[in-house]
Amino acid sequence: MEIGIQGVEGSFHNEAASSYFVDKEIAIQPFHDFRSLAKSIQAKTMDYGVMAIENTIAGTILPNYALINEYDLKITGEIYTRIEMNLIAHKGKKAEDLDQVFSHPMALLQCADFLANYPQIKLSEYDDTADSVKMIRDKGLENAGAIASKKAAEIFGMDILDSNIETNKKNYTRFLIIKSRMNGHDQVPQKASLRVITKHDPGALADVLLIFKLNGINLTKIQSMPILGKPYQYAFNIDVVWEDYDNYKDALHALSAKAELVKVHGEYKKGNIPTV
Ligand SMILES: O=C(O)C(=O)C[C@]1(C(=O)O)C=C[C@@H](O)C=C1
Repeated sequence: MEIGIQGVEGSFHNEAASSYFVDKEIAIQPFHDFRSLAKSIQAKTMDYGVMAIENTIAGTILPNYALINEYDLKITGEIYTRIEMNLIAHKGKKAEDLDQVFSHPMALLQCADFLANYPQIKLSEYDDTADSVKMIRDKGLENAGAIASKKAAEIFGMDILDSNIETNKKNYTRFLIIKSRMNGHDQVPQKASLRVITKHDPGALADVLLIFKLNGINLTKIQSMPILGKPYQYAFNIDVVWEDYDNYKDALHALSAKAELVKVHGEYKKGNIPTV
């Protein structure tokens, strides 16, 4: 199976893809950015894609919600991984020697507190964490550093100057497994990702939430997103979990009658949230 990811070997997407498809034979295809990954999934060039959607320090990757909607991607699963960040540079360097640090924007955000100790360092966004390590190595940027995984430092033969530099140790990223169409269910799904547009009436969102409450459905996330071409109007991306799939089906039925739009992006097996 071909799995598209954003990033090269040593990136966190690579790790998430390898862990999720651990018992499958896979070939991982790197993409430079999330849009080209989304396009390729829609065009069915890849069997699956893996796409980060939120991090417990840096927050939600809002543009990825927009891409899921724009390319009408289906969500077939999720995986949560612990993210450990390291400051990486050429051998013999210390953090005090660096004048620039490259990494993925989400990684820079996760290390903001650490980086604030080095005001002389210019922060520069790069495609992905591991590729930023490769880039400073290949270009011989002696006074530059990169933020990435331990594995990325090993792969590209660079030094780790400081490890676990994320602002909080409970640093997890949730990745979605995406596809161009829904898979048939080989087991009863436990979670769904929906896009809901309510009527523009007083209490319309409360009515939607009441449907979930009355059917014993638990929300794990609600994210408002602007509707393109309708300034100051919003769609809600809602993730829900349940004990009984029939309750979810009933809620979905009631929701379709109440809301202006209900789109199911995916019904899938809930990922395990790591505790360390
Ligand atoms: O650059 C990487 O290594 C990635 O896999 C990207 C990414 C992200 O998109 O959030 C993945 C996990 C971490 O939160 C940091 C960066």
